[in-house]
Order: sequence, then structure tokens, then C-alpha cells
Amino acid sequence: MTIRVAIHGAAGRMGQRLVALGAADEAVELVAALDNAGAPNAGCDAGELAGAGTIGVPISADWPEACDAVIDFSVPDATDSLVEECVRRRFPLVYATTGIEAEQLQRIEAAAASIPIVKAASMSTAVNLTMKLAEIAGRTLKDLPSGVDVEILERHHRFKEDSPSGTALAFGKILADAMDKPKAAHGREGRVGARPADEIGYHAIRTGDNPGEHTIVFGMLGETIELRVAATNRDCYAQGAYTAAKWIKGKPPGLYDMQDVLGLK
Ligand SMILES: NC(=O)C1=CN([C@@H]2O[C@H](COP(=O)(O)OP(=O)(O)OC[C@H]3O[C@@H](n4cnc5c(N)ncnc54)[C@H](OP(=O)(O)O)[C@@H]3O)[C@@H](O)[C@H]2O)C=CC1
Ligand SMILES: O=C(O)C1=N[C@H](C(=O)O)C[C@H](O)C1
Repeated sequence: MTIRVAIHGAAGRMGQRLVALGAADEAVELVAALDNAGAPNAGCDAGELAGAGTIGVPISADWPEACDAVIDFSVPDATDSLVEECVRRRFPLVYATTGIEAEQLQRIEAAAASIPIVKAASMSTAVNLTMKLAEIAGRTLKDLPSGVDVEILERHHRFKEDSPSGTALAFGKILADAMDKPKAAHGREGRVGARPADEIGYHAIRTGDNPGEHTIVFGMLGETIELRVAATNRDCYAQGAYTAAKWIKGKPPGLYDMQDVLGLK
């Protein structure tokens, strides 16, 4: 079975990997490579831009007539128009952009009343499995007499604009809920005092071309557990997005995540 896919943000770092992997997948037909109207690469063949050879699909702002899934890796500012187009055309959406505002999230949630949407801060199977492991660790360690300090360390490339990463925040939410730790500390500086027990610490490192790395530290008195998941390139996210696009075809309207797609709930 072939699915017709439009990539939104097709000229970007992730968009190019999606074009390259989609062009090589017999089960995928790329029907549009969408990017912003003034994109410097507008009109270029998306496959050539991605280093995958000519595929006959230009980088453009023109939406396709028909499509089984739109995969979005773009920018927060594009969210409203993206969601409006998907709802108007009844196109299912795989939404991967991070760093959005609360109002943009509300619009996505409202749109999920009329179309199916998979939204996840990380499309990687390994990251989503690590989230499950973190939840089990959090629930198991919650009432340990010595107390457990949770610190979330993430590393990403120097071009990343949002901090901490969407994935770090997703890990944080899972652990805040599982361990009843509602406070967040983003880095520490100066005489901040002893560490509160109900705080989760976030540390965002920006360096070189790192495609994404997360370490969850569970610090106890006398023992430490670290869960670490690290990408060596972007294909784990792109492959996960295609898994979601194949899964979403024919699903009823609703807001789903990668835990639904991967059967981890
Ligand atoms: N959920 C996940 O698994 C992952 C999520 N991400 C997230 O995906 C997003 C994109 O990452 P990345 O590819 O590195 O970023 P890039 O900046 O390389 O790519 C974003 C692309 O979106 C384009 N764009 C800007 N405005 C619009 C618009 N109105 N319509 C369509 N396209 C537009 C940009 O064009 P221009 O440059 O001309 O502005 C650019 O080509 C980020 O939020 C990142 O955090 C990244 C990896 C994994
Ligand atoms: O910008 C990136 O590169 C990534 N962003 C996502 C995030 O913010 O969690 C996912 C991945 O870590 C790569």
C-alpha cells in the first residue's frame, strides 16, 4: 500500500532527510515539498536539494490536491496556517515542530476534533521507549526514603532555536506526574541554596552539529541511575515520522502521540 505524503518544512535539515528517505521508500509517494513562500530554494527539485537525485517535486508553497498525511518539521510561526490548511483539506497531520506557544497548542488540540493528528516532541522510537523506561523508573523510585533528584540534560546542535528541547520538556512532564515534582529549575547560578526535593532540573547544551541527546539522571544517596538516548544522525526522527504517517491513514479524528503509534501506552 502506498501513502501520499506532503512534507512541510521540506527545505530544512529535517525536511531534506524526509525527502531523501521518502524518495527511497516504495511505500511512499511524495506529493508536495512545502516550504515558506519566500524560501531561497523555491522551485528547486526537492530530491536534488536533499542529495537524493531528481524526483520531480519542487520546493513550493503550493498545497497538493490529495494527500494521506502531511509531515511537518518547520517553525512555530507556521503552525496556524498549517493547521488551517490541513483542517480545510481534511489532511491527517504528523506534527513534529517544537517550541510552540500555549495558544498554538490549543489550535492543534481544536483541529484534532476534525482531523487525526500525531504530535510528538520526538518521533524517535528509541526516545519514546526511553520515556516509557523513565516513567517506570520514576514510579518505582518515587517514595525511596533517601529521596531522588531528577536532572534532565540535553545536547543539541548550535542552530537549535528553542530551549530546553521539546523532548526534555516531555521527559520532565512524565517525571513530574510520576514523581509529584511540580517545580522546574532551568540551570542554576549563584547562591541558590540546597536543592528542593520537588524540583526537576533542566540543562540545555548547544554544541556543534549534535542531532539530539538526552540524559535523565536519578540521583539518590549512595546510587545513581542515568538513562541516556543519543541520535547519531536525524534519520531516527524521519523514520519515526513515516511510521506515524503510515499509522495515521484512516484513523478517526483525535490527538495522538508516538506512544499510541508504537503501542507503548
Ligand atoms: N519531533 C521530532 O522528532 C523532531 C523535531 N524537530 C523540530 O522540527 C523543527 C524543524 O527542525 P529543523 O529541520 O532542524 O529546522 P530548519 O530550520 O532546518 O527547518 C525548518 C524549515 O521550515 C521552513 N519554514 C519556515 N517557515 C515556513 C512556513 N511558513 N511554511 C513552511 N515551511 C516553513 C524553514 O524555511 P526558512 O529557513 O526559509 O525559514 C526551513 O526550511 C524544529 O522545531 C525542531 O525542534 C527536529 C528534529 C526531530
Ligand atoms: O531541533 C532538533 O534538532 C530536535 N528537536 C526536537 C526537540 O526539541 O526535542 C527533537 C530532537 O531532539 C531534535
